[in-house]
Amino acid sequence: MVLIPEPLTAKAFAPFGDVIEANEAARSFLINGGTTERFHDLAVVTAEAEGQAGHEAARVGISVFRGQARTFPLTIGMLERHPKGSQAFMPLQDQAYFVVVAPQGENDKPDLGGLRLFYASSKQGVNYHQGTWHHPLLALSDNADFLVVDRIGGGPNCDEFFFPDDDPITIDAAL
Ligand SMILES: NC(=O)N[C@@H](O)C(=O)O
Ligand code: NI
Repeated sequence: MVLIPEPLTAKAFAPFGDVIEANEAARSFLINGGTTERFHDLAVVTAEAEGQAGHEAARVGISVFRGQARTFPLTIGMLERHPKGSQAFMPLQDQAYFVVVAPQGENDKPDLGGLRLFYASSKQGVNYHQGTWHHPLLALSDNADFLVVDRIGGGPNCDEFFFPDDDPITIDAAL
């Protein structure tokens, strides 16, 4: 199956999470004596508080992911989800990237028939809601830095699902 990229919009991505974008659709207001515009409450960050013994207490943290460009055509073989918290990615440079998500299917697995490939511009971040099936970062340029906000500590928080070999899922080109 070849995935066809679609533009990332808040409406299309709503079943999976939030689009973080300072645009006219966002609620914004002036602060700091009119010197700053606040694009308010663009994404919902969640992190379950309870952790597992032997792990640092669960909390929300900020990291930077430095991705390297994927090569195409690209065959993807898995999806993951974070059952205990959301995960947000915001480009820190002028780089577009791909986002792959899928709805929850039966038997606690992703519904591969509902796979979606989004083309995210350098002005758009994504926030995967808690438990959303997604592919790990798909950078389209080398040394692509992303600010990441997600749950830190508290024990394991990443379920993986590997695709059956009989139906390769590919992305043909980086556009
Ligand atoms: N493993 C890790 O922290 N990264 C993934 O969660 C990802 O979505 O890129
Ligand atoms: Ni992830």
